[in-house]
Amino acid sequence: MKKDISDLKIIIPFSKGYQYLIVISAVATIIKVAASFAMPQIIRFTVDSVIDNVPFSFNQTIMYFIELVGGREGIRQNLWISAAIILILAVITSFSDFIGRYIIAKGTEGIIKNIRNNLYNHIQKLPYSWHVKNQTGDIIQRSTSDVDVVRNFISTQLSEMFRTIMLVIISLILMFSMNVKLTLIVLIFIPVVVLYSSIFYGILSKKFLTADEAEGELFTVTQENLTGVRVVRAFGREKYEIDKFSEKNNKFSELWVKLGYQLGYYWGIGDFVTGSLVMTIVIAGSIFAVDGAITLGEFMAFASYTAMIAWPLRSFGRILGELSKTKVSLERICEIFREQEETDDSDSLTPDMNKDIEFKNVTFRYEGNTPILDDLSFKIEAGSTFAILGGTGSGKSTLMHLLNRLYDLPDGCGTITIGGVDIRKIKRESLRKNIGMVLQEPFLFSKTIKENIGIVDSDADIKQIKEVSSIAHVDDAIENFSNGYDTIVGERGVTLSGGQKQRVAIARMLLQNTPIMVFDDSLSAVDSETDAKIRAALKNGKKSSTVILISHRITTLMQADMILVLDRGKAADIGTHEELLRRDGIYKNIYDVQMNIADVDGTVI
Ligand SMILES: Nc1ncnc2c1ncn2[C@@H]1O[C@H](COP(=O)(O)OP(=O)(O)OP(=O)(O)O)[C@@H](O)[C@H]1O
Repeated sequence: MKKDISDLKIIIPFSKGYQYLIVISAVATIIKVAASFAMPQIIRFTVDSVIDNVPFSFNQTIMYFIELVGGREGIRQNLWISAAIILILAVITSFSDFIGRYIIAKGTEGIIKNIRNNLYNHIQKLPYSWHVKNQTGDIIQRSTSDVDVVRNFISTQLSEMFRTIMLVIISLILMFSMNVKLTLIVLIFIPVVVLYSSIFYGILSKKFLTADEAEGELFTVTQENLTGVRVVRAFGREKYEIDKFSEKNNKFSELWVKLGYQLGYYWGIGDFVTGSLVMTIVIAGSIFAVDGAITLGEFMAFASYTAMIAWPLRSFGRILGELSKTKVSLERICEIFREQEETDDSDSLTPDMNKDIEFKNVTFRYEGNTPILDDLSFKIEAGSTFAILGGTGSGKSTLMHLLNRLYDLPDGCGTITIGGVDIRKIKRESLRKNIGMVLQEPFLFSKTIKENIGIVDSDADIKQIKEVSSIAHVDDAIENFSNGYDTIVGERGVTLSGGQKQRVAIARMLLQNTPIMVFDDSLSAVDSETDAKIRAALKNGKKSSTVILISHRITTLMQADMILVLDRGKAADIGTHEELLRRDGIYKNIYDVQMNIADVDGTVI
């Protein structure tokens, strides 16, 4: 959608509606800096012109107020006036600091919320092929940690950067107005301090990156171990896993100890450099003051300003380092935004799907050169049960990916039509809503079973949910759970057995009641008897739907109206069960093998 977006510019479109908050925060920062800089001027005035006798050098308005309180003598008798002005300035500083921080936090959260929402919406609309190519962990990291880096930059570093620039500009103006030579000494130190902190922070940020990567490795080891807990236990790999974790954990701790050492080194030298700046100003200022080049009050003000800019200057390198870190994170976010969303042509159709499906000369390859499907042609009659039998990797699921438009057939690679309409002309949403799919490893959400089934139809009541569960032969099992249909399915559905999960997914598809239903190896975890019952119930209950059955098990598909035998992407044969048996080809071989095994142990595989 936002194809041309690049790094820092990404913030601009998302800050719409929040820019005024950034401006208010900037104004508050200026007020804060101005008020904090005014304080040393009051001290200077008090020391030079109230306690001592240096002539006033103010404009008429200020002189009017000074005269109002009795001039130099009046203030001398009432020194609390200077104290009160300093107090007022301190209150202004604190209040503007509060407003600045609060407002920038509000603005930042608004911008970040916008980025997150848009990113999530965009990811939802990206093609399936993009999701297959990218690792889930990486996408999550970009949508959370990287967005957090940006948030931290806007809310903290950006305002600190602005504050530091303001501090330096205002202090230099005030210092120049007091003494040019002393200001030039400060000016020599500024690039030294900024350069030192930039170089050191550059070195440190590489170490931070290594520590981040080590944390990622630790995270991966933990995640893999927890996800594969059953395999770990089954193979007695606990000790190996503990050792692996311990090794990564040690590496991570050592890196942080080293970082702590280097940080201490950095801050220590930094303190020395900035301390040297203050010391130089104190020495030079004292000499100038003794020589009468500056007054005592000016000397005090100089020393204050130098101390005030020393710390922010030292942090400036860190801010620059954070800026480059933020640019990296923004680029990672932009990479996602630059991906093209799936879009439909404005004239795309929403035709009736209760029609014949036809694959004509379909040839398809993923990214490699080997065709996964090779010049396939067959027809699935509306309302019929069509089965696809084929070995592992023969392209059965790929056929369904194409039917569902998870991948589009490139031009010149054949066509897939429903009721004569090329599916590339059909609106994706309409197509997918009309094709119900149950996969071999169905995904269930961490919700109740009722919600998992009802997710396809928000109007469905419990009666309808029970009805479809009964057809899918999972009703009894659900009723046996202590909370029945309100049982919450654990993470990735671990509280249900593989077969139960498949049956819940079948119930979900039945409730969706689509004109086309696909069972992609989704009866594999169901025993043969239940498999037969489900198919019988389907045949009786859902006569109008076109059913596509994909299976390795001949008993699952032998009653289909038509069976396609797929062999390495080619149609090896097509016909009814009886026809295929008579032809004595691949189908007959598989049948013989499966039936012989069935004879041996009394069941069919
Ligand atoms: N997204 C993808 N990118 C690249 N290659 C893929 C992709 N999906 C599948 N393949 C490859 O395409 C071939 C066919 O895969 P497909 O999943 O269609 O086979 P299948 O017949 O359904 O296999 P199975 O019965 O084992 O599920 C395989 O060699 C597989 O490695």
